[in-house]
Amino acid sequence: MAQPLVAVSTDVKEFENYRWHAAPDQYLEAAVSAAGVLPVLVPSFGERIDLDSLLAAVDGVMLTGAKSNVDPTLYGGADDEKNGPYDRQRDSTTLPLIRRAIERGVPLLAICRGIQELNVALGGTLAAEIQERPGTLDHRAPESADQDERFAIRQKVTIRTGGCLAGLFKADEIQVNSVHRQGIDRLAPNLRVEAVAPDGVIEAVSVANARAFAVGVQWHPEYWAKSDEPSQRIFEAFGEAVRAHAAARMKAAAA
Ligand SMILES: N[C@@H](CCC(=O)NCCCC(=O)O)C(=O)O
Repeated sequence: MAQPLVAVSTDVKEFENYRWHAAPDQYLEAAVSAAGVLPVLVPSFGERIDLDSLLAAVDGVMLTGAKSNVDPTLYGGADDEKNGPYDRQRDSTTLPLIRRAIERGVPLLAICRGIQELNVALGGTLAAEIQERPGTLDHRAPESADQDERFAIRQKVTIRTGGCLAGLFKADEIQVNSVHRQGIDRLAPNLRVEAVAPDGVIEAVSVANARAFAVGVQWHPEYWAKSDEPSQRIFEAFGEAVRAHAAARMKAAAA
């Protein structure tokens, strides 16, 4: 099979006197090396994107992490700059993209900011600065200029027995990295919890009754996808779903 295409979200950033629609290399590298797919960046052009044309041309969607937070006004929150930075162009692209991909049965892997977008897109809410809540662990990265240190695997998560992730790992507890200060507050109606942290923070979800792989993780499997087995398994499972979607699409086209 030719290398199937996966649409990847982009962050809008200004630097070197330009405005960029960009995605970090770690996600793209994991897509190619661990999932065996070709990532295709989707500019954050919001409603100017014909989602059906895009989703007819790809066999998966991957939402990356980002320092920016989802605009709180999208889930009934206050437009408070203290919980920024925001990336409203990305929000205007990813939230409708998520809903349409799920409707069309296009496999979806949502990472960190991506799981938060997934929850908001389907009607849930987010909590800001969760480390300030009594009893909540600090889920932020350690202060460091070294990305390997920031994305170090250091937190236990418990996998839901019988869930869609349970079959991926050889244990019901895995170790993950953690680089976030927001978290799922009210879970969207059509999402199922697939993993939780020791403090109860939701660490993974799946879309109930999804037509294809539709998973969000709060941690970063892309970062150690070449060396950490649970990370590898998530990308392998996503790649398998993408290839199954591609085969079905080609069969339908040939019919
Ligand atoms: N901004 C959200 C989502 C966190 C996220 O996607 N982190 C990715 C890496 C960001 C970094 O390098 O600091 C939140 O903080 O919850």
